[in-house]
Amino acid sequence: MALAAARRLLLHAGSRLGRREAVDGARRFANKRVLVETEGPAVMKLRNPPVNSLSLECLTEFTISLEKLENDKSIRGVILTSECPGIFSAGLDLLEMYGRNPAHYAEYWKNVQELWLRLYTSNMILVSAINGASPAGGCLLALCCDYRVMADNPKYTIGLNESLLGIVAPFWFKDMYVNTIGHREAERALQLGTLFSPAEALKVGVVDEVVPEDQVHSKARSVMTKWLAIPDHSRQLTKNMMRKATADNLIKQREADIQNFTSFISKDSIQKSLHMYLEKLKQKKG
Ligand SMILES: CCCCCCCCCCCCC/C=C/C(=O)SCCNC(=O)CCNC(=O)[C@H](O)C(C)(C)COP(=O)(O)OP(=O)(O)OC[C@H]1O[C@@H](n2cnc3c(N)ncnc32)[C@H](O)[C@@H]1OP(=O)(O)O
Repeated sequence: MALAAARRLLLHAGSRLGRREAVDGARRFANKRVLVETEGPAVMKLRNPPVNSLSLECLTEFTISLEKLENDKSIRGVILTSECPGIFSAGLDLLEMYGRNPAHYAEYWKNVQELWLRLYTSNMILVSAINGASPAGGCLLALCCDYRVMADNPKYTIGLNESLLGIVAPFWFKDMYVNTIGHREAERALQLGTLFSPAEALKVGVVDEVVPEDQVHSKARSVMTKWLAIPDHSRQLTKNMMRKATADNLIKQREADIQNFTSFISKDSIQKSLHMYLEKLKQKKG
């Protein structure tokens, strides 16, 4: 209930802000964690420092921004990128999955599902400009896009690394991975929790193109121009044909998936694994 109210408030605030900036001629709208520019090809920038983790608030703002763009018939495509230097997204927020209660886990997972379904089945053309590290849920965001351009920086890695955290990628993460890189590569990468360098990601098909870091945005724009030249109705029907079965697979068992997540993440052994992983992240600094 509280979240629904927050969502209504954010939507309202978002549209007020959008109107005000449009009057200023700025053609953009923003909430705290997501900035959307609609001048030229629309660009959605995640800005949830330090690492663009997908907290509940961030997921909510992301979903609302996407909804606003979907409702604007003049917007046919969106470039998804990050404002945090060196990080595309660190994925799901570990602090939403650690040390909370089952009701919180259920609420969080519902919102993860919601964002995924919206992104994966969007009628808009989605191009990701991957300008930093993109593990797990970060990779998931990129995989939802129709085309992925990644910056050529060996420090940036991408992949579904859940198994390294002692957790398991849910079936719909797995399905999308299989759809993108094929069964054998997905099976190996999921078990090993592989984080691919840009060159490896290109080779295996996790990304479509790797370009010098200073060209990642211009390349994403030129890709968008090419895709915008395709008639919307035929491209959308084709996209739907390719993705519907995967999305439907989750839609028909959303509640069960929430229950599975909640009971899995609540287990002592899983909480212990997450604790150890968080400690490892802390120690890396020291
Ligand atoms: C029968 C089977 C049943 C199965 C049922 C299945 C049910 C489903 C199971 C659960 C599925 C969950 C799916 C999970 C998906 C995810 O996305 S999990 C998140 C995975 N993410 C990561 O592993 C990334 C971890 N982070 C990093 O590797 C690095 O932080 C970085 C992104 C490469 C950036 O490095 P750097 O710039 O050096 O920054 P840091 O110093 O490491 O980090 C800064 C602070 O940010 C904190 N942080 C980092 N990542 C996260 C995160 N994902 N969530 C929350 N917080 C994060 C980090 O701890 C630092 O914090 P401080 O120390 O407080 O500053």
